[in-house]
Amino acid sequence: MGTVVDTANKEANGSSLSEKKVTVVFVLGGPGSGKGTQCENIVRHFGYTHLSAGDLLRAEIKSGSENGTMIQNMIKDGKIVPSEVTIKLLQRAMLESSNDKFLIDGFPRNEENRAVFESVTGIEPEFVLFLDCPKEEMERRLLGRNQVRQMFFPIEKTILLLSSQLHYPFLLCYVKGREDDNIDTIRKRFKVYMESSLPVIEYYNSKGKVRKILLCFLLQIDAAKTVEEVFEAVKAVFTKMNPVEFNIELKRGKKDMLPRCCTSLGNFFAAYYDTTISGVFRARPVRSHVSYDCDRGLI
Ligand SMILES: Nc1ncnc2c1ncn2[C@@H]1O[C@H](COP(=O)(O)OP(=O)(O)OP(=O)(O)O)[C@@H](O)[C@H]1O
Ligand SMILES: O=c1ccn([C@@H]2O[C@H](COP(=O)(O)O)[C@@H](O)[C@H]2O)c(=O)[nH]1
Repeated sequence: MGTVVDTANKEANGSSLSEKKVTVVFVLGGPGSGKGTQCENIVRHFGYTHLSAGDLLRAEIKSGSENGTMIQNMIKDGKIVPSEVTIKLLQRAMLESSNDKFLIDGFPRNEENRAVFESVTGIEPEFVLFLDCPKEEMERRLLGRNQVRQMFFPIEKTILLLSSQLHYPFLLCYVKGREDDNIDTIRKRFKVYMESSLPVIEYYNSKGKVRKILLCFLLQIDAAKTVEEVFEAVKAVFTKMNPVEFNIELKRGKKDMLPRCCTSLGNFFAAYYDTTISGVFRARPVRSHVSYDCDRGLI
């Protein structure tokens, strides 16, 4: 007998995800690190479809589904919704889309999410985009997110005024924005992120799949990067996504030779290398038209 997720895999249009070859990039980072904001930019520039696991869960609540109340309670408490529920929603969204490139934002949230997703769908991410942001900055952003809604959306602003001037506090429920953007739930979300989500990033890091973007300038106070500055770094990751990656064996076995070797190969290689494999270094071509003949340890 098939599981719930197996069924979801088949039901959207009679086909399954294993038949539809898809490229998946996981976009991970703490609550409020700017995942959704950067995903919008990636969609515009690189033609991906953005699937926010949180948005799919919120839509499921609104749809009146039988799982709605359970999901709502989990979100209110900052807890992780059971894997089969979230994976089913993600699978359905991928099958219903005509696109084959997906940014999965805010998932996997824990090791179980990751393992079940990989085994059920047979999909491994191309890479993981990790937005690394200090906690204080994330907290500021999350607390600011609802205020921005209230200040700039005219209908919400009017309701806010009415609620205070006419003493109709119940109207406030229309302008609250995300229910989990309050300090109590934010703290719970941070705890879950540290304890359950960071290990997923560490797992993919051990497989060389993490592309980390630092969201603050180092050694500077109040130095959060703007959306545009962050996107410059994100763009570089996506632009370099496709080049062939290959190993260059340094015959003399000295890692400090690599930048010079790269230069001697015509500046075709970024000075990026992976010293985890002794004596073997990985280099990425900077230009897409570079010939790959030198992929055989010629140095
Ligand atoms: N680089 C930035 N500088 C300042 N504010 C930002 C930046 N990036 C995003 N924001 C703002 O921070 C808030 C959170 O951003 P966003 O919703 O993209 O984060 P998220 O990681 O998707 O959040 P969540 O984990 O809650 O889904 C938003 O109000 C957004 O406008
Ligand atoms: O894979 C997921 C994604 C989200 N959740 C729950 O939703 C909220 C909000 O998520 P955002 O990514 O911030 O939109 C999160 O705190 C979890 O409660 C989930 O369970 N699984």
